[in-house]
Amino acid sequence: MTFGDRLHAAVADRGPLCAGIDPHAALLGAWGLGDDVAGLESFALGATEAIAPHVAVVKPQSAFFERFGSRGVAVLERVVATAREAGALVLLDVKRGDIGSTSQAYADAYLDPASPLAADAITASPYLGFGSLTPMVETARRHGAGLFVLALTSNPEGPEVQHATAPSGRTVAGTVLDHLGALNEGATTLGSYGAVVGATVGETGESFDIGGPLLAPGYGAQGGTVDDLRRVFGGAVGRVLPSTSRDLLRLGPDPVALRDGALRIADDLAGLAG
Ligand SMILES: O=c1ccn([C@@H]2O[C@H](COP(=O)(O)O)[C@@H](O)[C@H]2O)c(=O)[nH]1
Repeated sequence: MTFGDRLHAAVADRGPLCAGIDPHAALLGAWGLGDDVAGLESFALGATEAIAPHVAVVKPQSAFFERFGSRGVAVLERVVATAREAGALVLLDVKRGDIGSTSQAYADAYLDPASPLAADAITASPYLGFGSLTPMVETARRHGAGLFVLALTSNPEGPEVQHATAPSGRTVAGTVLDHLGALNEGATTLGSYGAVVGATVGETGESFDIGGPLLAPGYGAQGGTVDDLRRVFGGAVGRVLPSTSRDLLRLGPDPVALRDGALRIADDLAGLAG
C-alpha cells in the first residue's frame, strides 16, 4: 500500500488530527520532570502512549530529541515504535534537505524500513531546489512512505522566501505545490507527497489542488482555528491534517486528560470538511 492509501484509511478511521510530540523544556518542567534524558523519556513515551491510539498521525519533532544526543535519539526510536504499535502513522518532523547525494543518506535514515529511525513519512525542505529531493521521493515510493514538503510555513518569517517570485513567474510556494501535484498524479485515494501549509498563513491565492495531503501546523498554540483552516484551504480542506503540539501536551501528564484532549480536538475538527 502507498503512504497516501494508508493515510486515507487512517483519517477515515480516526479523523484528520496530527498530534505533535514536542518535548519542550518548559513542558517537561510543567509536567514536574527534569530537563534531562529521564524527563524526556517519561514525557515523550507517556504522551505517545496516551494520544497515539486515538489519532491518525503522530508527529514527533526531532529537534527536541536531538537536543539530548544519542540517548535522546534512542528515545525518539521508541516513540516511533510506540506510536506505530498503537496504530498511528508516524510523520517525523526533521525538515531535511540537501544536495542530492546527501538527500539519499537522509532518505536511507528515515524512509528505509531497515533503518532504526524509519518513519511512515518525514518533512522535507525544498530550498536547495525541488529536484534535490528526488532521492527522498524515490526512496519513499520504493518503500510506501511519504514526504511533506515545506510550501507556506506557519512562521511570520516564511513569506520573504515563499512568496518570492521564481524564474518561471510563479511564486516559490506555488512552484513547490506544482511539483507536488505532478508527483501525485495517478494516485487513487490520496497522493503520498504532501505540502506543509500553516494554519496561520491566511488567504494566499495559491491552489492547494495537489492531490495529496496538506499538513497544517499552527493550529492551537500558534493561533490557528477551525475558521482559519476553512479560510486558508477553501475547497481543499478535506485533505488537511491540522497539527497541534503544545496545545495538547500542556494537558499532561495525566494520560486521561491527554486522551480526552485529543478526542476533544478531534471533535472540534469533525465538521471541517462539511
Ligand atoms: O510551518 C511549520 C512547520 C512545522 N512546524 C512544527 O510544528 C510544530 C508546531 O508546534 P505547536 O506547539 O503546535 O505550535 C513544531 O514542531 C514546529 O516545528 C510549524 O510550527 N510550522
